[in-house]
Amino acid sequence: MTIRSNGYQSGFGNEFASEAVDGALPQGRNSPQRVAHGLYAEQLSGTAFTAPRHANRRSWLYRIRPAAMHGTFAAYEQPRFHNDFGDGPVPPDQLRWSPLPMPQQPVDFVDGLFTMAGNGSPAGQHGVGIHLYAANRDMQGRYFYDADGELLIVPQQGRLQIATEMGVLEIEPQQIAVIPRGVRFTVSLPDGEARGYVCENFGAMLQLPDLGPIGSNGLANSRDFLTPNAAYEDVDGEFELIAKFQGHLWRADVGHSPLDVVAWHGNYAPCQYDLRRFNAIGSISYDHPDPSIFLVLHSPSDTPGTSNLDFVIFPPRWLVAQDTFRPPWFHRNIASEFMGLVHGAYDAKAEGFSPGGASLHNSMSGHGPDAATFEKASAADLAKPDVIADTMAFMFETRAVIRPTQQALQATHRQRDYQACWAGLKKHFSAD
Ligand SMILES: O=C(O)Cc1cc(O)ccc1O
Ligand SMILES: [Fe+2]
Repeated sequence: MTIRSNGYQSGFGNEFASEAVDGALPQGRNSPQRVAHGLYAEQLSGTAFTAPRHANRRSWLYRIRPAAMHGTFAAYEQPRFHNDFGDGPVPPDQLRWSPLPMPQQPVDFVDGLFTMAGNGSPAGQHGVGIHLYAANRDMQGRYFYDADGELLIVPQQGRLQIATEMGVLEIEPQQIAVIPRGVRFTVSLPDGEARGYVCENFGAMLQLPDLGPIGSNGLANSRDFLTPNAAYEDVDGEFELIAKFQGHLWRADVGHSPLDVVAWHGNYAPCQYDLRRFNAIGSISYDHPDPSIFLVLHSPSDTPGTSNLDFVIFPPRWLVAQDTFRPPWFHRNIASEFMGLVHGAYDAKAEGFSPGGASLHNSMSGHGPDAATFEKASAADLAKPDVIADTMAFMFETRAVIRPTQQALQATHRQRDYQACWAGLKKHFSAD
């Protein structure tokens, strides 16, 4: 890859402006009769033109060739990556998986995607696709965009170099990237192998939550989100453009690198965030609060307060609550919860939930601490704080039921004995 990072601009969803060549960015207008340096002007909109100003997202790109220049699309076979969540019965079982095995053959990021579950659809513009990836090869001479959804990428193993039209993101486990719908990119693996999670958001773009009584700071702070400065490559050759459109993959020839944006401005752009920057807020008196206090980003639905997608993390923190069962309680929720583990151990599960693994607890399916965690926390000395260190779990939580795919249900990495983790919970009741 010839394209190098030119550093970052800070802030979430700001009006950014960046040029990799002096004078490339038009001043005072978006579409001059002739753009400096012989560039083409192109608008990329991520919300309706008429969306209210606070929600309106678009950018102007100044590029060597317009995005329209490529060959005809033909179907591209990658049967493990799709949005076929089925319409048949969904088992209400609690489900859990071990990490997706690394491929035995050379596989790049796009070919390494494996769809686990999802809801809604790209056509309906609501819901999510939940995917894992395991890859051991750079994307070579190929570029990808997803017209169906915004991509929230959560690496678990190995760094990712994501060269996008608008500049380069470099992320490692415990960091995330958000790539807007339609933005073209290619992924390289500086460590040779990589594994992680991708949430494809078909609904409204991810945004920072309001803070309410928390005040003007806390949780994920806007300034910690980094958007790349413009960086481009000017190369001709026989390249491939892979598109995800309406649940399927397509490929077209393209005679030049689509990463040819020399300057851009606007508020529709990729970003990255380090989850270790999250300012966790919790109980300093009693009781374990709802996990909404750990909300990093959310995609709102049409119902106020009820998200299409909540991206929640469980970062290192102190637990000090008194007369309290400190780990997550037993519960059944209206929302559905897909969890992953990036690093360390999760405080509700003593065993079996390993980094790279996943669990799915659908609407109203009972779950909570496993038997070992329950016994330990019930007997814990609350005069001392517990420190939860070296951990990073996360949850993709959705208002709609998350439908596991057939390949996820049938996968060899599925833990078919998951429910046994609660079998050892003893009956302690006595009416005396
Ligand atoms: O199920 C889980 O482990 C996630 C979760 C954590 C928590 O602290 C409270 C509720 C909840 O769903
Ligand atoms: Fe839960």
